[in-house]
Amino acid sequence: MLSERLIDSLALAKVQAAITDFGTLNVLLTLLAIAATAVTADYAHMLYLRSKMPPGPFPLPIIGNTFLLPENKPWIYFEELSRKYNTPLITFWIGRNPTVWINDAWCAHEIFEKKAQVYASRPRMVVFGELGTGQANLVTMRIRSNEERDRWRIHRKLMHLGVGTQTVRGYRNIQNNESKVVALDFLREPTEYVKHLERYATSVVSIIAFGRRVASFNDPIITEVIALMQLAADLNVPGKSFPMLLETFPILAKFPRSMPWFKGLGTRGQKGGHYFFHTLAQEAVEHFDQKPPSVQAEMPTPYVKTLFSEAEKYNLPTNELSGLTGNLFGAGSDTSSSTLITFVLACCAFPETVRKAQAELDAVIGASRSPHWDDAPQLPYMNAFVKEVLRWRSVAIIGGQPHSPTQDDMYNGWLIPAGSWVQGNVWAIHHHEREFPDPDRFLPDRYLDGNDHKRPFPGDRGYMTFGWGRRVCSGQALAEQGTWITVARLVWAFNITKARDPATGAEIDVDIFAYTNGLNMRPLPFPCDIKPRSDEIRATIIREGEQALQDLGVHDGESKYRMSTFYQQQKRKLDGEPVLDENGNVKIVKVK
Ligand code: HEM
Repeated sequence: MLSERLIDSLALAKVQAAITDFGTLNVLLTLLAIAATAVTADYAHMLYLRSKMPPGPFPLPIIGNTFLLPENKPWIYFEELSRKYNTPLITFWIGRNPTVWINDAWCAHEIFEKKAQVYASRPRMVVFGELGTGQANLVTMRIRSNEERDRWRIHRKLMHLGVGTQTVRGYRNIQNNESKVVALDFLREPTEYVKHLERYATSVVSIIAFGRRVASFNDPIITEVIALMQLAADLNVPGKSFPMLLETFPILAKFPRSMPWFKGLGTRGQKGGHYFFHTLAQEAVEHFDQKPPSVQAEMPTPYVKTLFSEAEKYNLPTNELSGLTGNLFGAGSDTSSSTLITFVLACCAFPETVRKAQAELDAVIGASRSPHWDDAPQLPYMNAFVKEVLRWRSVAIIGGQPHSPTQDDMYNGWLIPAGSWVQGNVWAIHHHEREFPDPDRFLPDRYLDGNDHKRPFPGDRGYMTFGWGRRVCSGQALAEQGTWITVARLVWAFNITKARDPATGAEIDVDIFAYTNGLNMRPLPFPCDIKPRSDEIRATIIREGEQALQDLGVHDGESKYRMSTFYQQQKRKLDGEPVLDENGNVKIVKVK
């Protein structure tokens, strides 16, 4: 140590002496010349890449096109650029980073699906990846070597064990019962519809992952996890704000956290080796093991228990285990509840489609029971309705995380360099007049076979809401299954309409464009009227809802951990925690 310091001091002294000999002005001029050469070389490289890559606005040195970014919803701007350049994909320079935006379904299919192997990686992401969970979490995992590819495959496989297409059929009872409870909650407290939907989505993934039901919308796990996800989603939207500087100059991430460019990052990357979801998982396994065998037999084995039993085989360290379990909450609760809030908005704005769906439900189901998945083959309009909910205002509006090619790739003669950010602009894809004429209109007919409004679309689902290729959403089957049952049940049960002004009785209009700005978007708060469709339906909602509460009782339980205090208890110094304000926006508050 001492010898190192001595050498450092000698070196410093030599540099000082050299500066004195050479003259301060000369040193400054030399430094300036070196900097100018570096910037020129870097800019020449940018322009060279620009000449090969898909078209886009002309970048400036260092800052690229960042100054052109709008304050809000850049996906709309990228859609406009695609129209302006008349190309399915464009290049937009965020600082020195060329990002490719795919604005067309067929192009997305060609690139992400047909070349899935090449586009299976994520790019280097400083804010969301390296300052977050990085290589320990499937969502941000990069593939730069065979070892990384093997590790990523193990994580996909382990997610599949929990929420794969076959496995999720075993969760139907949970989703069915929880959605019956949503109907009961809508009946009893209709103005709190957002909170009921958040409770539903969080409870489903909590039961699956931890075997614990979330019984109240005041359970902190809901507000904390959803707030955290919304913060993460906000950070992930390309913008001019400080944290995005880190993507251009990753070296800035090495500076102390007090530097201004960390503003707005909350406590990302400062967890000091303590993992909330891992602790929650250990607690859940203990709780499950303490239950009598007769109760255990009534529950699906909590996913965390499966993971712990696989941990040794796959050499799973604490942080990876934490990531895998946390993903169910992180990736599954805000997305699923936001989709259902969009459904409520669609009901208010397009009542004629709800009436059609209700006519079909009345003919097939009647009022003495609510719909079930087994009814789906007899409910073509309802099936189309749910698909349109997923298309109309897709929650993951820029397709979640960017993909990245593991080698240089060519599309239509344009270069997409290895390692670049390639993002599917789901907004533009689902707004293309060619596939979805009059795209802002909520129109289930688009998904009805033989209907005039139906257009060709790549793939068999008719939407790209869950991403693509090897990185397609791991929870897609669970989310589609849950969205179907909840939407079908609520359409069957209620008239969900625009609220009326209590003074004048006039309808209060809803704005179908009033959405949040995060990468997971949801409607801004709006009032609506929720009333059961008949007395008989009301009685069925109550009967089924109360039975569901009884059946779900086996999952009741308390956790002694709270995310907002967890890291405090681990004696880490944190600046604050993200919470939602009254408008549903994320703000950071001091933890007492
Ligand atoms: C409506 C609900 C949901 C939507 C719209 C949605 C959408 C997405 C999208 C667009 C991606 C990125 C795909 C890509 O990169 O191409 C993604 C990834 C992911 N989702 Fe979902 N998701 C939903 C629900 C869920 C649920 C319920 C879970 C878990 C139970 C989940 C777990 C994941 C995971 C683990 C990934 C990362 C996959 C990877 O990087 O390999 N999602 N999701």
